[in-house]
Amino acid sequence: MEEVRESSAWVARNSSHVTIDSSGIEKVVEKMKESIPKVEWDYEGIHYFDNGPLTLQYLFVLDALNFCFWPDKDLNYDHLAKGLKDALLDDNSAFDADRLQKYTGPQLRELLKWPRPLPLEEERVGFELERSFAGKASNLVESCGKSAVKLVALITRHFPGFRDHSVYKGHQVFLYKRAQIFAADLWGAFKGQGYGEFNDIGSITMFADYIVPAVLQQLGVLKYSSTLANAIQASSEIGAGTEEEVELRACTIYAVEKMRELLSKKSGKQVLSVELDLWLWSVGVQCPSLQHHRTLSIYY
Ligand SMILES: Nc1nc2c(c(CN[C@H]3C=C[C@H](O)[C@@H]3O)cn2[C@@H]2O[C@H](COP(=O)(O)O)[C@@H](O)[C@H]2O)c(=O)[nH]1
Repeated sequence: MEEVRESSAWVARNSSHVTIDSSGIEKVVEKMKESIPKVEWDYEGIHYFDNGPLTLQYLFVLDALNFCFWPDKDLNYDHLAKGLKDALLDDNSAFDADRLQKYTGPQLRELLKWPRPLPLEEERVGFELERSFAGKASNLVESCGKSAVKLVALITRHFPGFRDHSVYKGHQVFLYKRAQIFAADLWGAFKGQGYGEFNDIGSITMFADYIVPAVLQQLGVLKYSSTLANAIQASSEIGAGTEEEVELRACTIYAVEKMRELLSKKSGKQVLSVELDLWLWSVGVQCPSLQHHRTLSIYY
């Protein structure tokens, strides 16, 4: 994921609204270095898992839909993960490719047993797995030869909804949140074995969502300009692709990379960005008062 690392670093160097406080990073790392908090994948017990290819189909559908829950204050990621799991337990052909192509927004809502329209509902239907992968997420994964980098490249090439990128001060910035989280979900679900074995899992960066930036700000790692801090505090919407939005996400990626480097150095152990991400995210979702930025986006 060199393009994600490099383009995020460029944003961090040229940033106008968000800064990374290296003393904040030092402090967090100092506290963590003795015992790096290990968060189990599926610690909430909300995901479908059967050790086979249907799990891949489930995770692919999950991460195709893993974005923008906040406009409905009662909706969150757990509803999606658990709703899709229950749908599959009810009917194990619910995610066959021919059916995936035909779901309408209201049908998806019904599948998840959600009583209201989902945010950006029509953006959540009609992706195509059939054409290139005979309808199976397992074919997609098997063709990557245990490389997470290849998997992300393949997904972003074939599925426009996963092409999470922006133009920032004239530069292309690649963030690839959902494509990377799919690789990480496989790795986590299969515990690094079988379908979850990747020789390059260390290449994956954190997944730039709207929870982790808010956690890093609380920890004193990210600092916002007063205008940006006020906008977040007031729950004002921050436009997709604006400087502020790209900086929030890219500086989060860069800051987690810096944390990982320092932590690996101080603890003498190889730390992965995905492990740091899962820990930071789990801290964030357990903090109901967390004020996060609000951007309507299909990417995260
Ligand atoms: N950086 C990062 N962002 C993540 C996740 C996950 C779920 N990962 C699962 C995988 C294994 C574990 O067992 C987790 O359950 C969701 N999100 C993002 O959070 C936001 C939703 O927030 P809220 O509305 O409060 O639920 C939304 O942007 C969503 O895309 C993660 O791991 N890392």
